[in-house]
Amino acid sequence: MATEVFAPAKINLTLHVTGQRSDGYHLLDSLVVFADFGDRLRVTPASEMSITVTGPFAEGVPLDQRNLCWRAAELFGETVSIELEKNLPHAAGIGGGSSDAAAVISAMEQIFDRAIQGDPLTLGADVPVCAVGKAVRMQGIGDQLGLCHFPPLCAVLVNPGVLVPTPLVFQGLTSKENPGMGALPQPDVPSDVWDWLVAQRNDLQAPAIAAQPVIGGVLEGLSGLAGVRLARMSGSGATCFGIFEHAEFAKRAAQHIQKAHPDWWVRAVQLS
Ligand SMILES: C[C@@](CO)(OP(=O)(O)O)[C@H](O)COP(=O)(O)OP(=O)(O)OC[C@H]1O[C@@H](n2ccc(N)nc2=O)[C@H](O)[C@@H]1O
Ligand SMILES: Nc1ncnc2c1ncn2[C@@H]1O[C@H](COP(=O)(O)OP(=O)(O)O)[C@@H](O)[C@H]1O
Repeated sequence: MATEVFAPAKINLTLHVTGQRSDGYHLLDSLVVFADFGDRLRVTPASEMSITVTGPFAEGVPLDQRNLCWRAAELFGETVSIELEKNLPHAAGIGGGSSDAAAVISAMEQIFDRAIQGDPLTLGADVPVCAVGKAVRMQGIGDQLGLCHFPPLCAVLVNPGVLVPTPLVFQGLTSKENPGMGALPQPDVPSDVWDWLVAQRNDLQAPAIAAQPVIGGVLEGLSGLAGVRLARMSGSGATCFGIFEHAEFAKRAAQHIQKAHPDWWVRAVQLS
């Protein structure tokens, strides 16, 4: 029997790089939330592994072991057929592949009625956080996770369609030992977190802009729109997000940006 699962876009509201391990991986302090928009998957037990990909961003998604979904199933240790509806741009800083892998693990845990034995971190640093699927503080290289109390936020996601390879962006950091987030706020409503969020950073933003200057243009564009409280890049880019005072501002901002840039990927979403 097929099991359907949702793989939401992952957004790093903050991304502080606080150090580097001897194996080259960077230590992070990041507040991660998830959008109400993402990929959709159907996972069915099968005698051999297979994957089919449909949807607006199907092109270029690997159809073999290079696909994180496939590797997640192998780590789980059973064969399945995976149907992936790819709605998220890839290599975009919103964890598409990682969220898909976490969704496959969740589906297989339901289907085979057991927990995964292998370590999802071996699939990628972002897979454990994507398995949480709600507001979480991520530290270490992505292996230390603590649930957070954070209000839902109205946002617009914008991807200008340029690729920024994650290792290249990390290599472009001028400082690898930066301050972490400190104590998180204890908010009740979105307005309680706006000032705190503005005071935080994404340390990968500057090297990503250096690699792809259009990211700076996206952030400038978002910053000038009515009702915006914050514009920042997610992950290693190139997707940026704007946080808006309410959903109507976000909806109008999304329409405005899409009209000005028909070839960009733009979505008004709720983050939680
Ligand atoms: C930067 C982040 C922030 O959430 O997001 P994305 O931009 O990928 O969405 C993640 O840490 C990315 O996680 P993920 O994409 O799973 O990373 P991996 O496949 O494990 O590693 C890809 C490459 O990124 C670099 N890397 C990744 C994570 C980390 N903590 N330090 C690193 O230096 C390494 O160069 C590594 O070879
Ligand atoms: N299920 C998947 N969906 C998208 N890309 C995938 C998937 N599995 C593997 N990949 C590969 O991983 C790369 C990074 O994709 P993704 O996880 O979306 O980016 P990011 O790590 O920036 O959030 C892609 O270029 C693609 O070749």
